[in-house]
Amino acid sequence: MRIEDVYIWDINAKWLGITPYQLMENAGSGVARTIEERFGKGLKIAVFSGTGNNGGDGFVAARHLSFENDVTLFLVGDEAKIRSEEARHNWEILKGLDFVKIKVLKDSAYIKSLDLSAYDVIVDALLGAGTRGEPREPIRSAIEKINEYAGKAKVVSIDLPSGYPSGVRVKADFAVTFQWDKEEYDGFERVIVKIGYPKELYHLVGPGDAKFALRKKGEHKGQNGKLLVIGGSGDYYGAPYLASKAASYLVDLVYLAMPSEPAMRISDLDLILRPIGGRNFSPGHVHELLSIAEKADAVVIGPGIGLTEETKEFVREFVKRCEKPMVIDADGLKAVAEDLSVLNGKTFVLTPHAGEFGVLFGVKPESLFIEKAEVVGEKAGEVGGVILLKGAYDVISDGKTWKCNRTGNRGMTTGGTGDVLAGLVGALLALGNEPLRAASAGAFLNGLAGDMVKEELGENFTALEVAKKVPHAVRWVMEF
Ligand SMILES: NC(=O)C1=CN([C@@H]2O[C@H](COP(=O)(O)OP(=O)(O)OC[C@H]3O[C@@H](n4cnc5c(N)ncnc54)[C@H](O)[C@@H]3O)[C@@H](O)[C@H]2O)[C@@H](O)CC1
Ligand SMILES: [K+]
Repeated sequence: MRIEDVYIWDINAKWLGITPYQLMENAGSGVARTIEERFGKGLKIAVFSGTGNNGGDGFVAARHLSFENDVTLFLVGDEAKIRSEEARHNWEILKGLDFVKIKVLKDSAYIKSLDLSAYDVIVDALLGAGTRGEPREPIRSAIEKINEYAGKAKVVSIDLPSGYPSGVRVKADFAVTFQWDKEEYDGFERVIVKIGYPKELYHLVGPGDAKFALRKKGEHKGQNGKLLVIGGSGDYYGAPYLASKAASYLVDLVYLAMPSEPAMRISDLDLILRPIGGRNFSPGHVHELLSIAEKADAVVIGPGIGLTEETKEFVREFVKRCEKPMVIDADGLKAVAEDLSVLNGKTFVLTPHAGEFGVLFGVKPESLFIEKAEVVGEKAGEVGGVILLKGAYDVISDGKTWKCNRTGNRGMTTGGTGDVLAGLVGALLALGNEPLRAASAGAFLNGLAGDMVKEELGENFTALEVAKKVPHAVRWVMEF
């Protein structure tokens, strides 16, 4: 488990209706329970809280411990800085209790003069996952004060030893950390308590995935992704246009490469058109397209590209030689289905619906959800990339783990929503996301945009309307 997963699962838990209050209550009570199990009851306990949510866990732990122990809560910092609703709520409760003694410590000199020799247990809730840089005063003095008693009193840190990962940190007997051990944590002993995250979080795609995938990287033009979309043939230009349009809301630049005939139908100032000679792509175009791909961060290939032999050959040759992360969609899937070895060593997302999945792998995904997840995972492992199987529930796998996206509605069976999806996944790859994350977040945003259109128009809408809702879906996610 990485810290970024915790961030994502937290948001997804909120989406499932699990409140920060519940999590904090479970965290604090888990700490209290662990202390009583290890050290017994009837103890004299000092809890040192900071003003963030780590401190909030300390407030809850103090309340639980006060039932059968003698507890003093030291708030290190200014009461006015307790900002989160849940930490403030628990602070107000503590202030109303007679059996918890409260001391507010703002002055470093005073902290240095404290005598803690009467305490059996010191709980360290000064700083947790929100720590930025070396501890500053007055927290720093509190850490040094606690360390004077290391080895004399039992020192239990909440989530991590305050100050970690800097060298100025609490010397804890152990830390009580929550639900999962985090890969980044190292060099201190950990006891893990569950705080009520449901198992669904392993598989559910939610706003957390999208929010994480959409975080901005740079303020300068071109730093937030450049995508190349390759598609279109004959008179067919709608599909690559939809993919490009949807992507243009997420990345700084979209190059749309299309045979010149269909390209003439498009006049959209948000896209950079790259017309290619002829009515459809053929192997002679590979070199030219690879050099455009050089300028992009990711590529979408396939929407509306057609199924003539020379085009299929073009797709395979391009995929084989392209070093950028790719989304392979629609007719592009049928082209690579004839020789899956072109995918070897590539970074890619395949976005088949059930029929295309059958063409690719010679098997129809089972209708039972869990079997579907299994077969998608198996095939993703075989091809060495990510597969996003579109359906009422989208199933996404990289061969190691699988995810399920539930946004979207029946109205999205209308033609072109798959192209919008391919564009979004491509854009999220161009933003630097891992393929599994890009595919998950893209599926979520596409479905959410579709749900927003349905809210307005009912179930009869078009894919262009879904594409144009993308910025609204993004705003909803970022504000969630
Ligand atoms: N789902 C979650 O996110 C949960 C979080 N929980 C707790 O919440 C903690 C994270 O809470 P927060 O994000 O509020 O962060 P913290 O409580 O770790 O710290 C944030 C506060 O510390 C200050 N600060 C940051 N770096 C500092 C430094 N170097 N010196 C002095 N002050 C500094 C900040 O200004 C801020 O006021 C976790 O460690 C965990 O204990 C638990 O309640 C369980 C659930
Ligand atoms: K801590």
